[in-house]
Amino acid sequence: MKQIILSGCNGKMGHVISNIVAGRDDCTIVAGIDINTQRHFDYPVFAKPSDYAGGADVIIDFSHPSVLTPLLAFSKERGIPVVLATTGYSKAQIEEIHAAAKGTPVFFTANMSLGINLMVELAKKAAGVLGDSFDIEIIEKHHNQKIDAPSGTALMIADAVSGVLDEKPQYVYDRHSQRKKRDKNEIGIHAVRGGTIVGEHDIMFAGRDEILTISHTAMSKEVFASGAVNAAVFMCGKTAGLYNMKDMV
Ligand SMILES: NC(=O)C1=CN([C@@H]2O[C@H](COP(=O)(O)OP(=O)(O)OC[C@H]3O[C@@H](n4cnc5c(N)ncnc54)[C@H](O)[C@@H]3O)[C@@H](O)[C@H]2O)C=CC1
Ligand SMILES: O=C(O)C1=N[C@H](C(=O)O)C[C@H](O)C1
Repeated sequence: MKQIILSGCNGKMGHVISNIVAGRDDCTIVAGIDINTQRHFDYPVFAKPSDYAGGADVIIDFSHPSVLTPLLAFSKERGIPVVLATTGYSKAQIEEIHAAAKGTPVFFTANMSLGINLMVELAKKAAGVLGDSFDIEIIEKHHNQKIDAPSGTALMIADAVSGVLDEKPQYVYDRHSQRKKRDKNEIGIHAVRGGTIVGEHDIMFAGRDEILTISHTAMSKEVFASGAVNAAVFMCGKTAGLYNMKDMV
């Protein structure tokens, strides 16, 4: 039975994960971490990682970028692998994650669904074929409670596509702030927020008289939660390094 520490346990994803783990027989949550220390499940909740003195096999984090530094320090000090699912990290924080992974096992992805990870591969393939002559735009839609924009997934898709283009593209987020025609060497990234939309991502390749769109729709938060729990079980006992969905599937 793998023992999990759940960071962000009192958030939306924290609750979905707690319910999923309760129904599994290969893992259990031994502690939660959240600035809101209310107890909703049968594990204790601590305000910060260092307040928990017990052991565990793995940490899952769906919280806030401000938790990153203490969480990575806790993971390294206690020798516990960490699954980072939080989004909205700064460039410096992404570098911090890469540096930390040299000393502790870190699983990091902006999207825990299998479909999105296949979408990234399909988008890379499409960009390799169409990237020189088609315009690339990414549109993401999420619920009205989401803090960060654009989504971590939109940025992950953009970064993957950039890697296969001959020229490094410029990301354009605020098209309304400029009065000029679109440059060839751009990826437009657009965020929509409303209601309870779980998560939708489209990448559009617009050419002369034809458009190819690759779309993914998440229908429930369980998709991400199951992926994160599977990643956590996968990470138990791993050596230091940076892992992602490709390593797991
Ligand atoms: N990688 C993936 O597949 C997915 C990633 N996410 C990301 O996970 C994160 C959480 O999402 P939700 O659960 O929807 O958000 P939420 O706002 O419902 O939950 C966040 C939780 O973190 C806690 N928290 C905030 N600051 C904290 C701090 N300094 N110390 C300790 N706890 C703190 C809050 O009290 C809250 O309970 C977001 O960054 C979101 O984008 C969400 C879904 C899927
Ligand atoms: O905040 C969310 O809900 C989600 N966030 C992730 C992101 O920013 O990409 C993944 C998913 O789409 C849900």
